[in-house]
Amino acid sequence: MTNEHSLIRGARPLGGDPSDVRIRDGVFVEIGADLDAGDATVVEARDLIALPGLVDIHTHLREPGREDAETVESGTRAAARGGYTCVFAMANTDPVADTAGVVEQVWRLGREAGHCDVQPIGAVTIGLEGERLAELGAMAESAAAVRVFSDDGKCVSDALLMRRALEYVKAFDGVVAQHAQEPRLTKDAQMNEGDVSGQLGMTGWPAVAEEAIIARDSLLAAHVGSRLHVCHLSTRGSVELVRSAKAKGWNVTAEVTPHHLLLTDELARSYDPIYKVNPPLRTADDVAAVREGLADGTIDCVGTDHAPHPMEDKECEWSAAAFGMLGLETALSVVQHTMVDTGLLTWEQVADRMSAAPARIGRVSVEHGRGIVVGEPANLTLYDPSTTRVIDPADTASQSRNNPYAGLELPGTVVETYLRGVRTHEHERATA
Ligand SMILES: NC(=O)N[C@@H](CC(=O)O)C(=O)O
Ligand SMILES: [Zn+2]
Ligand SMILES: [Zn+2]
Repeated sequence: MTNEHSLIRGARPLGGDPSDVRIRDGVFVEIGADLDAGDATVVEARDLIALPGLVDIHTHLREPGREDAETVESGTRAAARGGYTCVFAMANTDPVADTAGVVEQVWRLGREAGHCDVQPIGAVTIGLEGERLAELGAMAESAAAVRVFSDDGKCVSDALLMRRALEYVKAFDGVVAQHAQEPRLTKDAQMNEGDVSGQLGMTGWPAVAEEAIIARDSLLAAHVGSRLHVCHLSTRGSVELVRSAKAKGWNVTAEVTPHHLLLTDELARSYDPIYKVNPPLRTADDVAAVREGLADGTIDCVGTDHAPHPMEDKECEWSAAAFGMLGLETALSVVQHTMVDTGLLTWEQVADRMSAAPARIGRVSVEHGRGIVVGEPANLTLYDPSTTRVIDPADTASQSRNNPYAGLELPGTVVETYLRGVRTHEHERATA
């Protein structure tokens, strides 16, 4: 499997002229013009962009426990289709990934499936209950080598526990990824608090519920000299808080989801729970702010928050529906549409925000996020930005269909994905 020899012809490597890329034994071995094919499998890639394999810092794979919604196998196949070669799997499974045993199980399932690397995230507290710290050290020392810890889905709202977690992860250069949501300010909340929630009579979710936790945790991280990562940041005020934390030199990083780069709370007027998500879709002004934040580097990376849910948890009235939407197979298209086609990011910067930065934050930089560089593992995504497609929720590898972009026209196609030189996804190409 590893002694394969491929020659990618004429792709646009970032920041340079189109060239050929030779992959042998799972590694990039040569980059240059008109390379000799020899016994290589030749891949015609003219007009395609060669991106380093994408890394998702925030994926819900649902296994163990909710295999009806997603499995490690189906979720990682969706990831490969989206151009990803590594995903960080969130801990809110059943059982919760709060022990070395569970994180090793998820890690092993990822290896067995072989579609993309799975880097398990460990829970911060036992059972995500927010009361006692989980065995962070044991998860860090396990075969899964956990470096990211999160109670995502829930906020670590107890300030003392959050402080302890931040202190604890320093021992192994870990990071606490916080789902920033002050629970007392969001009790029964259904959507963003603002004009639209007022008109619809739905309980609102104020921006301050997110911002208060980000402010508190940035201060805590600075106080104990640790690393904080903010999950799915969604408001203008949150961007400003992270910007000022970075200006002070604090170790605070942040992600934004594709859906918060594109969709707004106006969609709640449809009462279609496909648009129900945590944190909620915000206003057009917030969308503008998170785009600016991702462009100027205040927001370090894109995290999909791919959150599969079975039909029955979405096809019901809004208040009863589950929070969350799919993201892996549409992320690159949404980023092209919102950030590249608008002139806010170059493709080099997309490679940073969707590969290098998340790999660095999650500390997997040896295998992932190092770019298309001779000597590095051949993790590669070939992307055609010139196509458009109307999004069809049935066209997916995911077990779920909760796709908020259904019927929307979006640009781009992930043509092929390679993990250590092995092709993990191939889009059917019209024969020229
Ligand atoms: N984003 C969501 O709306 N839902 C996530 C949990 C989370 O990311 O907070 C889920 O697990 O379904
Ligand atoms: Zn969350
Ligand atoms: Zn999540």
